[in-house]
Amino acid sequence: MNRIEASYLIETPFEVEQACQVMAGEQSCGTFTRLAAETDDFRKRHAARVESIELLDSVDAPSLPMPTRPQPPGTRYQRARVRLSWPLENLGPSLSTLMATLAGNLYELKEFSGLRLLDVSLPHAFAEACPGPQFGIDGTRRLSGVDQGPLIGTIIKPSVGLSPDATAEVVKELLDGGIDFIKDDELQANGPHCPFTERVDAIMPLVLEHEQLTGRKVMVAFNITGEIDEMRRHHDHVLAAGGSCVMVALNAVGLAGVSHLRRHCELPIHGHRAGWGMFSREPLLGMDFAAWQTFWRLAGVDHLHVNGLANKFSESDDSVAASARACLTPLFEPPGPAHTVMPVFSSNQTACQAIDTCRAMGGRSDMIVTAGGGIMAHPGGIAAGVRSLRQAYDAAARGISLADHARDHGELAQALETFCP
Ligand SMILES: O=C(O)[C@H](O)COP(=O)(O)O
Ligand SMILES: [Mg+2]
Repeated sequence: MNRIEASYLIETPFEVEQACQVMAGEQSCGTFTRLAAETDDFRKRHAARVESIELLDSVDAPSLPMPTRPQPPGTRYQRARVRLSWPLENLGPSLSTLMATLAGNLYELKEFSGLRLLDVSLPHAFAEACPGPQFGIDGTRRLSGVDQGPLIGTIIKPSVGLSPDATAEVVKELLDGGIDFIKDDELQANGPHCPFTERVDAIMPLVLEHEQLTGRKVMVAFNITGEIDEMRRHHDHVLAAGGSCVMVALNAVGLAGVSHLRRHCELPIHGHRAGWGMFSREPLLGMDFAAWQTFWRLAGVDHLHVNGLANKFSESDDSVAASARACLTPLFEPPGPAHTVMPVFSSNQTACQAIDTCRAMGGRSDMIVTAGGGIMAHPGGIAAGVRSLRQAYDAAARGISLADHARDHGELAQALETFCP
Protein backbone atom coordinates (compact mmCIF):
# COMPACT_ATOMS: atom_id res chain seq x y z
CA MET A 1 0.00 0.00 0.00
CA ASN A 2 1.53 3.28 -1.04
CA ARG A 3 -1.28 5.49 0.15
CA ILE A 4 -2.11 6.81 3.58
CA GLU A 5 -5.70 6.06 4.56
CA ALA A 6 -7.88 7.54 7.27
CA SER A 7 -11.53 7.17 8.30
CA TYR A 8 -13.63 10.00 9.65
CA LEU A 9 -17.02 10.44 11.18
CA ILE A 10 -18.49 13.55 9.63
CA GLU A 11 -21.68 15.57 9.96
CA THR A 12 -22.79 18.12 7.39
CA PRO A 13 -25.91 20.03 6.31
CA PHE A 14 -24.59 19.97 2.71
CA GLU A 15 -24.36 17.33 0.03
CA VAL A 16 -22.09 14.72 1.60
CA GLU A 17 -20.04 13.79 -1.46
CA GLN A 18 -19.34 17.44 -2.21
CA ALA A 19 -18.39 18.24 1.39
CA CYS A 20 -15.97 15.31 1.40
CA GLN A 21 -14.41 16.52 -1.85
CA VAL A 22 -13.79 19.90 -0.18
CA MET A 23 -12.09 18.10 2.71
CA ALA A 24 -9.93 16.01 0.35
CA GLY A 25 -9.01 19.08 -1.68
CA GLU A 26 -8.16 21.30 1.26
CA GLN A 27 -5.93 18.64 2.80
CA SER A 28 -4.01 18.00 -0.42
CA CYS A 29 -3.43 20.12 -3.54
CA GLY A 30 -6.68 22.11 -3.60
CA THR A 31 -7.87 25.32 -2.00
CA PHE A 32 -11.07 27.38 -2.06
CA THR A 33 -10.64 28.02 -5.80
CA ARG A 34 -9.10 26.02 -8.61
CA LEU A 35 -5.52 27.05 -9.42
CA ALA A 36 -3.90 27.16 -12.84
CA ALA A 37 -1.17 24.79 -11.67
CA GLU A 38 -3.75 22.29 -10.53
CA THR A 39 -4.06 20.40 -13.81
CA ASP A 40 -5.88 17.06 -14.05
CA ASP A 41 -2.54 15.30 -14.19
CA PHE A 42 -1.28 17.22 -11.15
CA ARG A 43 -4.42 16.26 -9.27
CA LYS A 44 -4.04 12.63 -10.24
CA ARG A 45 -0.63 12.60 -8.57
CA HIS A 46 -1.34 14.70 -5.47
CA ALA A 47 -5.03 14.98 -4.69
CA ALA A 48 -6.43 13.14 -1.71
CA ARG A 49 -9.16 10.73 -2.79
CA VAL A 50 -12.55 10.05 -1.26
CA GLU A 51 -12.44 6.25 -1.18
CA SER A 52 -15.81 5.51 0.37
CA ILE A 53 -18.81 7.12 2.03
CA GLU A 54 -21.19 5.24 4.28
CA LEU A 55 -24.26 7.29 5.18
CA LEU A 56 -25.38 7.05 8.80
CA ASP A 57 -28.26 8.80 10.57
CA SER A 58 -29.20 12.46 10.29
CA VAL A 59 -29.96 14.87 13.13
CA ASP A 60 -31.88 18.12 13.42
CA ALA A 61 -29.22 20.25 15.14
CA PRO A 62 -25.52 20.76 14.39
CA SER A 63 -23.13 19.08 16.82
CA LEU A 64 -20.68 21.99 16.51
CA PRO A 65 -21.57 25.66 16.12
CA MET A 66 -21.54 26.97 12.53
CA PRO A 67 -21.38 30.74 13.13
CA THR A 68 -20.18 31.56 9.62
CA ARG A 69 -22.74 29.38 7.88
CA PRO A 70 -25.92 29.35 9.95
CA GLN A 71 -28.57 27.06 8.50
CA PRO A 72 -32.33 27.70 8.39
CA PRO A 73 -34.62 25.94 10.85
CA GLY A 74 -35.62 22.49 9.68
CA THR A 75 -32.18 21.68 8.20
CA ARG A 76 -31.04 18.08 8.59
CA TYR A 77 -27.42 17.34 9.40
CA GLN A 78 -26.31 14.13 7.75
CA ARG A 79 -23.73 11.94 9.43
CA ALA A 80 -21.46 9.60 7.51
CA ARG A 81 -18.36 7.49 7.84
CA VAL A 82 -15.90 8.42 5.11
CA ARG A 83 -12.54 7.08 4.09
CA LEU A 84 -9.94 9.30 2.46
CA SER A 85 -6.54 8.43 1.06
CA TRP A 86 -3.41 10.43 0.27
CA PRO A 87 -0.39 9.56 -1.85
CA LEU A 88 2.65 8.97 0.35
CA GLU A 89 4.52 11.20 -2.08
CA ASN A 90 2.71 14.28 -0.71
CA LEU A 91 4.38 14.18 2.71
CA GLY A 92 6.75 11.24 2.91
CA PRO A 93 6.83 9.22 6.13
CA SER A 94 6.78 12.30 8.39
CA LEU A 95 4.77 11.91 11.60
CA SER A 96 4.41 15.64 12.16
CA THR A 97 3.17 16.33 8.63
CA LEU A 98 0.90 13.31 8.94
CA MET A 99 -0.69 14.98 11.97
CA ALA A 100 -1.03 18.29 10.10
CA THR A 101 -2.63 16.46 7.16
CA LEU A 102 -4.97 14.01 8.88
CA ALA A 103 -5.85 16.15 11.87
CA GLY A 104 -5.23 19.65 10.57
CA ASN A 105 -7.36 22.38 9.09
CA LEU A 106 -10.18 20.06 8.11
CA TYR A 107 -11.67 20.41 11.59
CA GLU A 108 -12.46 24.03 10.81
CA LEU A 109 -13.98 23.64 7.38
CA LYS A 110 -17.30 25.45 7.07
CA GLU A 111 -18.85 22.46 5.35
CA PHE A 112 -18.93 20.42 8.54
CA SER A 113 -20.92 20.57 11.74
CA GLY A 114 -18.90 17.62 13.05
CA LEU A 115 -15.69 15.85 12.10
CA ARG A 116 -13.72 13.20 13.97
CA LEU A 117 -10.72 11.14 12.90
CA LEU A 118 -11.43 7.47 13.59
CA ASP A 119 -8.48 5.41 12.41
CA VAL A 120 -5.36 5.53 10.31
CA SER A 121 -3.62 2.97 8.05
CA LEU A 122 -0.11 3.73 6.95
CA PRO A 123 2.27 2.50 4.27
CA HIS A 124 5.21 0.45 5.41
CA ALA A 125 7.52 3.41 4.82
CA PHE A 126 6.39 4.78 8.21
CA ALA A 127 7.60 1.62 9.94
CA GLU A 128 11.01 2.18 8.41
CA ALA A 129 11.21 5.93 9.07
CA CYS A 130 9.81 6.14 12.62
CA PRO A 131 11.60 4.69 15.62
CA GLY A 132 8.67 2.85 17.26
CA PRO A 133 8.82 1.43 20.80
CA GLN A 134 12.29 0.37 21.95
CA PHE A 135 11.23 -1.90 24.82
CA GLY A 136 7.50 -2.52 24.48
CA ILE A 137 5.87 -5.29 26.50
CA ASP A 138 8.75 -7.76 26.58
CA GLY A 139 11.33 -5.14 27.50
CA THR A 140 9.13 -3.78 30.28
CA ARG A 141 8.64 -7.25 31.72
CA ARG A 142 12.36 -8.00 31.49
CA LEU A 143 13.44 -4.76 33.19
CA SER A 144 10.81 -4.94 35.92
CA GLY A 145 11.23 -8.66 36.55
CA VAL A 146 7.47 -9.21 36.27
CA ASP A 147 7.22 -12.01 33.75
CA GLN A 148 3.49 -12.58 34.03
CA GLY A 149 0.33 -10.87 35.22
CA PRO A 150 -0.25 -7.14 35.36
CA LEU A 151 2.37 -4.79 36.79
CA ILE A 152 0.88 -3.47 40.01
CA GLY A 153 1.68 0.22 40.15
CA THR A 154 0.97 3.59 41.60
CA ILE A 155 1.33 7.32 41.12
CA ILE A 156 3.05 9.31 43.85
CA LYS A 157 0.31 11.26 45.66
CA PRO A 158 -0.14 14.02 46.60
CA SER A 159 0.87 14.78 43.01
CA VAL A 160 2.71 17.95 44.02
CA GLY A 161 3.95 19.30 47.32
CA LEU A 162 6.17 16.49 48.59
CA SER A 163 9.90 17.24 48.91
CA PRO A 164 12.42 14.74 47.49
CA ASP A 165 12.86 13.20 50.94
CA ALA A 166 9.12 13.04 51.59
CA THR A 167 8.68 11.40 48.17
CA ALA A 168 11.37 8.87 49.06
CA GLU A 169 9.51 8.04 52.28
CA VAL A 170 6.41 7.22 50.23
CA VAL A 171 8.55 5.11 47.89
CA LYS A 172 9.97 3.21 50.87
CA GLU A 173 6.46 2.21 51.94
CA LEU A 174 5.54 1.23 48.38
CA LEU A 175 8.60 -1.00 48.16
CA ASP A 176 7.72 -2.59 51.50
CA GLY A 177 4.26 -3.35 50.12
CA GLY A 178 5.73 -5.19 47.11
CA ILE A 179 4.94 -2.72 44.34
CA ASP A 180 6.12 -3.38 40.73
CA PHE A 181 5.83 0.07 39.21
CA ILE A 182 5.84 3.67 40.50
CA LYS A 183 5.37 6.85 38.54
CA ASP A 184 5.53 10.55 39.18
CA ASP A 185 2.31 12.38 38.54
CA GLU A 186 2.19 14.39 35.31
CA LEU A 187 2.04 17.54 37.46
CA GLN A 188 5.41 16.81 39.02
CA ALA A 189 8.43 17.06 36.76
CA ASN A 190 11.00 19.51 38.10
CA GLY A 191 9.08 21.67 40.56
CA PRO A 192 11.23 23.96 42.74
CA HIS A 193 9.92 22.21 45.85
CA CYS A 194 10.94 18.83 44.46
CA PRO A 195 13.85 19.26 42.04
CA PHE A 196 14.18 16.40 39.59
CA THR A 197 17.74 15.33 40.26
CA GLU A 198 17.30 15.51 44.03
CA ARG A 199 14.17 13.38 43.74
CA VAL A 200 15.95 10.75 41.67
CA ASP A 201 18.90 10.77 44.06
CA ALA A 202 16.60 10.30 47.06
CA ILE A 203 14.60 7.47 45.46
CA MET A 204 17.06 5.37 43.48
CA PRO A 205 19.23 4.17 46.41
CA LEU A 206 16.06 2.74 47.97
CA VAL A 207 15.10 1.01 44.73
CA LEU A 208 18.59 -0.45 44.33
CA GLU A 209 18.72 -1.60 47.95
CA HIS A 210 15.36 -3.28 47.46
CA GLU A 211 16.71 -4.95 44.32
CA GLN A 212 19.61 -6.36 46.37
CA LEU A 213 17.11 -7.91 48.77
CA THR A 214 14.53 -9.20 46.31
CA GLY A 215 16.36 -9.59 43.01
CA ARG A 216 13.80 -7.34 41.31
CA LYS A 217 14.25 -3.73 40.27
CA VAL A 218 11.00 -1.85 40.77
CA MET A 219 10.37 0.28 37.71
CA VAL A 220 10.09 3.98 38.51
CA ALA A 221 8.85 6.24 35.70
CA PHE A 222 10.46 9.60 36.49
CA ASN A 223 8.65 12.46 34.79
CA ILE A 224 11.19 14.14 32.51
CA THR A 225 8.61 16.27 30.64
CA GLY A 226 10.33 19.55 29.73
CA GLU A 227 12.47 21.26 27.13
CA ILE A 228 14.41 18.98 24.81
CA ASP A 229 17.80 19.54 26.44
CA GLU A 230 16.24 19.18 29.89
CA MET A 231 14.58 15.87 28.92
CA ARG A 232 17.88 14.54 27.61
CA ARG A 233 19.73 15.63 30.73
CA HIS A 234 17.12 14.17 33.05
CA HIS A 235 16.99 10.91 31.11
CA ASP A 236 20.77 10.65 31.42
CA HIS A 237 20.52 11.30 35.15
CA VAL A 238 17.96 8.51 35.64
CA LEU A 239 20.08 6.12 33.58
CA ALA A 240 23.24 6.95 35.53
CA ALA A 241 21.38 6.50 38.83
CA GLY A 242 20.36 2.96 37.79
CA GLY A 243 16.75 3.81 36.93
CA SER A 244 14.72 1.85 34.40
CA CYS A 245 12.02 4.17 33.02
CA VAL A 246 11.20 7.76 32.13
CA MET A 247 7.81 9.36 31.68
CA VAL A 248 6.57 12.15 29.43
CA ALA A 249 3.26 13.98 29.16
CA LEU A 250 2.79 13.35 25.44
CA ASN A 251 0.53 16.23 24.50
CA ALA A 252 2.77 18.68 26.35
CA VAL A 253 5.96 17.50 24.68
CA GLY A 254 4.61 16.86 21.19
CA LEU A 255 5.43 14.31 18.55
CA ALA A 256 8.79 15.75 17.58
CA GLY A 257 9.80 15.92 21.25
CA VAL A 258 8.93 12.27 21.84
CA SER A 259 10.64 11.03 18.64
CA HIS A 260 13.75 12.99 19.55
CA LEU A 261 13.74 11.60 23.05
CA ARG A 262 13.21 8.07 21.74
CA ARG A 263 16.27 8.33 19.52
CA HIS A 264 18.38 9.44 22.47
CA CYS A 265 16.74 7.23 25.07
CA GLU A 266 18.08 4.03 26.59
CA LEU A 267 15.06 3.43 28.83
CA PRO A 268 11.37 2.64 28.28
CA ILE A 269 9.19 5.71 27.73
CA HIS A 270 6.00 5.87 29.78
CA GLY A 271 3.48 7.93 27.79
CA HIS A 272 0.95 9.91 29.86
CA ARG A 273 -2.02 11.16 27.87
CA ALA A 274 -3.03 14.16 30.05
CA GLY A 275 -5.15 16.46 27.90
CA TRP A 276 -6.77 13.59 26.04
CA GLY A 277 -10.23 14.95 26.80
CA MET A 278 -9.57 17.82 24.38
CA PHE A 279 -9.40 15.31 21.55
CA SER A 280 -12.08 12.93 22.60
CA ARG A 281 -14.83 14.32 24.77
CA GLU A 282 -17.07 15.72 22.02
CA PRO A 283 -18.10 12.69 19.93
CA LEU A 284 -18.24 14.72 16.69
CA LEU A 285 -14.83 16.37 17.11
CA GLY A 286 -11.21 15.36 17.66
CA MET A 287 -10.17 11.79 17.24
CA ASP A 288 -10.62 8.26 18.49
CA PHE A 289 -7.90 6.69 20.59
CA ALA A 290 -7.35 4.17 17.76
CA ALA A 291 -6.06 7.02 15.60
CA TRP A 292 -4.24 8.95 18.34
CA GLN A 293 -2.24 6.01 19.62
CA THR A 294 -0.89 5.24 16.14
CA PHE A 295 1.14 8.45 16.22
CA TRP A 296 2.66 7.86 19.65
CA ARG A 297 3.52 4.23 19.06
CA LEU A 298 5.37 5.24 15.92
CA ALA A 299 7.10 8.05 17.82
CA GLY A 300 8.37 5.41 20.22
CA VAL A 301 6.51 5.18 23.52
CA ASP A 302 6.54 1.84 25.35
CA HIS A 303 3.60 2.43 27.70
CA LEU A 304 0.42 4.32 26.93
CA HIS A 305 -2.28 5.54 29.32
CA VAL A 306 -5.80 4.37 28.49
CA ASN A 307 -7.74 5.71 31.52
CA GLY A 308 -9.31 3.03 33.76
CA LEU A 309 -12.62 1.27 34.20
CA ALA A 310 -15.05 3.16 36.46
CA ASN A 311 -12.71 6.16 36.18
CA LYS A 312 -12.99 9.64 37.66
CA PHE A 313 -13.25 11.15 34.17
CA SER A 314 -16.00 11.07 31.54
CA GLU A 315 -15.10 8.02 29.50
CA SER A 316 -17.17 4.85 29.26
CA ASP A 317 -15.75 1.47 30.21
CA ASP A 318 -16.25 0.22 26.64
CA SER A 319 -14.13 3.03 25.31
CA VAL A 320 -11.36 2.35 27.87
CA ALA A 321 -11.38 -1.37 27.02
CA ALA A 322 -11.19 -0.60 23.29
CA SER A 323 -8.21 1.69 23.91
CA ALA A 324 -6.37 -0.99 25.88
CA ARG A 325 -6.96 -3.53 23.12
CA ALA A 326 -5.77 -0.99 20.52
CA CYS A 327 -2.37 -0.83 22.29
CA LEU A 328 -2.05 -4.59 21.86
CA THR A 329 -3.11 -4.68 18.21
CA PRO A 330 -0.22 -4.82 15.72
CA LEU A 331 0.31 -1.53 13.91
CA PHE A 332 1.51 -3.16 10.69
CA GLU A 333 0.69 -6.42 8.98
CA PRO A 334 3.58 -8.92 9.09
CA PRO A 335 6.37 -8.72 8.11
CA GLY A 336 6.02 -5.14 9.42
CA PRO A 337 6.63 -4.46 13.13
CA ALA A 338 3.74 -4.97 15.57
CA HIS A 339 4.93 -2.08 17.79
CA THR A 340 2.60 -3.19 20.60
CA VAL A 341 2.86 -1.24 23.86
CA MET A 342 1.76 -1.75 27.47
CA PRO A 343 -1.66 -0.22 28.14
CA VAL A 344 -1.70 1.67 31.45
CA PHE A 345 -4.96 1.66 33.39
CA SER A 346 -5.05 4.75 35.57
CA SER A 347 -7.63 7.10 37.15
CA ASN A 348 -9.61 6.23 40.24
CA GLN A 349 -8.22 2.69 40.24
CA THR A 350 -8.62 0.59 43.39
CA ALA A 351 -8.98 -3.09 44.13
CA CYS A 352 -12.63 -2.80 43.04
CA GLN A 353 -12.04 -2.83 39.26
CA ALA A 354 -9.69 -5.85 39.13
CA ILE A 355 -12.12 -8.45 37.82
CA ASP A 356 -13.74 -6.18 35.25
CA THR A 357 -10.34 -4.94 34.07
CA CYS A 358 -9.06 -8.48 33.52
CA ARG A 359 -12.27 -9.29 31.68
CA ALA A 360 -11.90 -6.19 29.51
CA MET A 361 -8.41 -7.37 28.60
CA GLY A 362 -9.94 -10.58 27.21
CA GLY A 363 -7.57 -12.89 29.03
CA ARG A 364 -4.37 -10.95 28.33
CA SER A 365 -2.46 -9.64 31.29
CA ASP A 366 0.02 -7.36 29.52
CA MET A 367 -0.91 -4.18 31.36
CA ILE A 368 0.23 -1.77 34.01
CA VAL A 369 -2.39 -0.88 36.62
CA THR A 370 -1.64 2.29 38.54
CA ALA A 371 -3.69 3.27 41.56
CA GLY A 372 -2.78 6.56 43.24
CA GLY A 373 -5.57 7.37 45.68
CA GLY A 374 -6.54 3.67 45.63
CA ILE A 375 -3.23 2.78 47.30
CA MET A 376 -2.27 5.93 49.21
CA ALA A 377 -5.68 6.28 50.88
CA HIS A 378 -5.95 2.65 52.01
CA PRO A 379 -6.95 2.68 55.69
CA GLY A 380 -4.14 0.26 56.55
CA GLY A 381 -1.51 2.53 55.01
CA ILE A 382 0.43 2.61 51.77
CA ALA A 383 2.00 -0.87 51.95
CA ALA A 384 -1.40 -2.37 52.74
CA GLY A 385 -2.80 -0.46 49.76
CA VAL A 386 -0.28 -2.14 47.47
CA ARG A 387 -1.10 -5.55 48.91
CA SER A 388 -4.83 -4.97 48.44
CA LEU A 389 -4.35 -4.29 44.74
CA ARG A 390 -2.11 -7.33 44.31
CA GLN A 391 -4.63 -9.53 46.12
CA ALA A 392 -7.44 -8.23 43.91
CA TYR A 393 -5.56 -8.98 40.68
CA ASP A 394 -4.47 -12.39 42.00
CA ALA A 395 -8.13 -13.20 42.68
CA ALA A 396 -9.11 -12.01 39.21
CA ALA A 397 -6.41 -14.17 37.58
CA ARG A 398 -7.57 -17.22 39.52
CA GLY A 399 -11.25 -16.66 38.79
CA ILE A 400 -12.11 -16.09 42.47
CA SER A 401 -14.56 -13.34 43.42
CA LEU A 402 -13.10 -10.39 45.31
CA ALA A 403 -15.49 -10.99 48.19
CA ASP A 404 -14.38 -14.63 48.53
CA HIS A 405 -10.70 -13.74 48.33
CA ALA A 406 -11.18 -10.98 50.90
CA ARG A 407 -12.23 -13.56 53.52
CA ASP A 408 -8.61 -14.45 54.20
CA HIS A 409 -6.92 -11.35 52.76
CA GLY A 410 -7.37 -8.51 55.22
CA GLU A 411 -5.96 -5.71 53.06
CA LEU A 412 -8.34 -6.59 50.23
CA ALA A 413 -11.25 -6.71 52.70
CA GLN A 414 -10.38 -3.22 53.94
CA ALA A 415 -10.05 -1.91 50.38
CA LEU A 416 -13.43 -3.31 49.36
CA GLU A 417 -15.04 -1.74 52.40
CA THR A 418 -13.37 1.63 51.78
CA PHE A 419 -13.51 1.98 48.01
CA CYS A 420 -16.40 -0.19 46.81
CA PRO A 421 -19.08 -0.16 49.48
O1 LIG B 1 -1.71 10.49 36.66
C1 LIG B 1 -2.63 9.67 36.85
O2 LIG B 1 -2.67 8.61 36.23
C2 LIG B 1 -3.74 10.07 37.79
O3 LIG B 1 -3.32 11.13 38.56
C3 LIG B 1 -4.34 8.94 38.60
O4 LIG B 1 -4.53 9.24 39.95
P1 LIG B 1 -5.53 8.41 40.89
O5 LIG B 1 -5.14 6.96 40.82
O6 LIG B 1 -5.40 8.97 42.28
O7 LIG B 1 -6.91 8.62 40.31
MG1 LIG C 1 -2.20 12.37 37.30
